[in-house]
Amino acid sequence: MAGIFVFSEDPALTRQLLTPGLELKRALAQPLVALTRSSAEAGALAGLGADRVVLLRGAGAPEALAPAVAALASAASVVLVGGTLRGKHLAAHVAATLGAGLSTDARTLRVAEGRLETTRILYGGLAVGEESLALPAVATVPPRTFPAPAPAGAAVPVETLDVAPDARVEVLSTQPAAGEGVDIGAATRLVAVGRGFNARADLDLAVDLAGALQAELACTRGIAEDEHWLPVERYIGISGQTVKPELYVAAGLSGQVQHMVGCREAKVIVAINKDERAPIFEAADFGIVGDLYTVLPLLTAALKD
Ligand SMILES: Cc1cc2nc3c(=O)[nH]c(=O)nc-3n(C[C@H](O)[C@H](O)[C@H](O)COP(=O)(O)OP(=O)(O)OC[C@H]3O[C@@H](n4cnc5c(N)ncnc54)[C@H](O)[C@@H]3O)c2cc1C
Repeated sequence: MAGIFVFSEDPALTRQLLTPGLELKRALAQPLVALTRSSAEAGALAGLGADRVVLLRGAGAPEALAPAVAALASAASVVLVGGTLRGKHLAAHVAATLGAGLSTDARTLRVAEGRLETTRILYGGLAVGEESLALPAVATVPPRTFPAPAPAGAAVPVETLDVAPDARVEVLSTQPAAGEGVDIGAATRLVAVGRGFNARADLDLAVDLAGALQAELACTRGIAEDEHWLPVERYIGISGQTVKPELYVAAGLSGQVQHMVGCREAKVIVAINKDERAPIFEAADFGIVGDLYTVLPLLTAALKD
């Protein structure tokens, strides 16, 4: 059937995809179909404005669902896929099967004159690229680009489709990834630390501030990958996490573009840096030029008062 299809292996991201999906549904006057592999999520999706919800039931990696997604969406106008690593593999497979163009990391999407037009951030945030694809088109959308839509009307019934596993791949075992399992992306307040800290133990200054703010701790790549002072799931940037918190306190980090691309959409950025020419001050809403070893304890004490 013709329509706009959305899929992600990440349930939260599937809900977010419904927001641009609903816009495209209005523009194209075609049904919106949500595909999910989460039975818990299928019910929630059914009440968010989709015309059909299909639960794909099958074992194996999410990308093994690509043939099933491509078959369901064989007459689609637009397929939106959550822009995770696995989602991008799946999107490429679906686009190749449909003979469709693929736009990755779309930040905005609209249909004009029978084409899908998207914008995406290029060169670590230094430029915005525009892409125009003939329909049918496939696009991946990064996590947290859109909020999930509000509940809309009566829930549609959930259909179930059993998907045969990929016979070429045998899953021998699965284990939880090592790490803290912290979801930085869900935090509304973050205190981010950079190489301005001289020693791992000094991060306690940021931990104290984060405690006073009820914030999570985040960091630059060097702190996670070079120093190994914090786990990699806490680093922000082009090769790390993308976040959209209400508050981003950046302490002792320079604000290089590769970092800022991951936090540029924070509502309020507060920077603490001893170098008044540090690039972070160009992005900051509030800046304190000063030594973090002096400023952080003062801020923490003031917040605790
Ligand atoms: C392909 C590529 C991908 C990358 N991806 C990422 C990424 O995803 N995320 C990321 O973070 N980086 C990434 N980087 C690295 C990035 O370019 C920067 O090098 C990095 O973000 C800088 O980290 P930093 O701010 O901690 O350190 P620095 O740039 O060294 O900055 C330290 C800052 O601390 C300040 N400072 C020092 N002492 C004090 C003090 N006592 N009080 C207050 N301020 C002080 C200094 O003035 C300086 O501004 C990438 C680089 C490349 C090439």
